[in-house]
Amino acid sequence: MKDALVPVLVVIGLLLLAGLTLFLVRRPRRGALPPAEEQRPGIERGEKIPPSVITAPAPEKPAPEKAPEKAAPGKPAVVPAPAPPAPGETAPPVEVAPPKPAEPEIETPEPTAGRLVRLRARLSRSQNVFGKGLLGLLSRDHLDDDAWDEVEESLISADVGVQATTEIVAKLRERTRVLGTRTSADLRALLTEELTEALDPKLDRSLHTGVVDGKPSVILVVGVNGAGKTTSCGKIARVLVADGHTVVLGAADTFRAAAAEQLATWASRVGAQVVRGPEGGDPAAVAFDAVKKGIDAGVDTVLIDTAGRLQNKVGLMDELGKIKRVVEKHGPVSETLLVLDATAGQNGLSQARVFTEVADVTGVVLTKLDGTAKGGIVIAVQRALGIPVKLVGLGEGPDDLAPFDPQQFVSALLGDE
Ligand SMILES: Nc1nc2c(ncn2[C@@H]2O[C@H](COP(=O)(O)OP(=O)(O)OP(=O)(O)O)[C@@H](O)[C@H]2O)c(=O)[nH]1
Repeated sequence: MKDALVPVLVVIGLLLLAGLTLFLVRRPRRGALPPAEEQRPGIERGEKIPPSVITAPAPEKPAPEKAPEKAAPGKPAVVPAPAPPAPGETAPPVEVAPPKPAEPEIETPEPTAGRLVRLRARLSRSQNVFGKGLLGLLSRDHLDDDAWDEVEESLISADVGVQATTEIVAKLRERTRVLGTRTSADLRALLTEELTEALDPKLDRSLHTGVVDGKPSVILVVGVNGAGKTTSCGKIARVLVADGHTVVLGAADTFRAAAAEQLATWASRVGAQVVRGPEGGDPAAVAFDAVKKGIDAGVDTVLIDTAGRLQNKVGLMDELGKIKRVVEKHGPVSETLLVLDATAGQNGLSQARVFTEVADVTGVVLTKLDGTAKGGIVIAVQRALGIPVKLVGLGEGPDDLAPFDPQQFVSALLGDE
């Protein structure tokens, strides 16, 4: 009996050995590369991708399925251990699910109120000219013609512009004469009033957002190359979300390869959707699709980034007109924001004038004010264009874009008391 069992045990042993060998051979190697080309559902291999592809869809809740335990970031997901094989069966290969790409965390942008106050230190370069420089000059015991010339020079070198400077100096001269005694508090108050007045505090600086006639408002963002349009679009989206709006972004800068990607990243951070097209595609088509997406998704604002263009390039300027016309098939453009680089100073002004002629600009976003000592450019821009500065860029951080407020700005320029 015992002897009869020996061959049976040997056979069972051999079978188990064969099963184990098979399992080891078939087990996938760690780090194996994925197939060379992944096919997108609904798109044949080699087929052209449709003109506009929606990315970063609004985070829809996935249907609750018996999901494997969530993996720690960067680690493979843990899958339940399979049931042990029945005797004689080959053990199935153990599969380890590849780590899921971490979903971008949706951020809560900082409230917009008080941003300019928070960022006032970023104006330190301009503070040297206005606060230390001008207040120092005005507090001299004797304000003769030479001293007033110096005041004038300071304002012009801070890009305030000749006409505005002449007016400001004339008023300061008159008021200091009438005032007689001049304490530093008096002078600060005088300068504050005159600079604030030069910034025309009564202008409407609100962004034209919200649903109009059942459709989202449309904001076009335009400007020359490198002024900070794409970055500002991302930051404006955060401003809008912080103020309780819902946004779709349109990546109509199909010229610069990285712009759409950049915009998609900004959008995903606040859970907004982006409509983008193929590189070199028709920007007007993307803008049209973005507004359509905005209507379908029921958001209240559609923000469209456009390619940087030089004011002397007729074709590019015509393209801007086309984008506007095509978008207006859905309804009027509510706002056209011109992005201007503050460090370009007076040069930027001549470029800006051409944009205002072509694009019916309703507001200015003045970027990179943190990088210049010429904070007076805000006064010059408004004077030259007759258009309010609505937002100012004061750094590269996501919430370093502040709604512009003349009183807060002047107080920041003059520095701490
Ligand atoms: N310091 C500072 N940098 C800024 C500010 N706004 C934008 N930038 C930087 O300016 C650079 C250009 O910004 P983009 O948004 O790419 O400019 P763009 O106008 O879209 O560029 P094009 O698509 O080439 O026309 C980036 O490095 C931004 O981080 C700002 O307010 N302060």
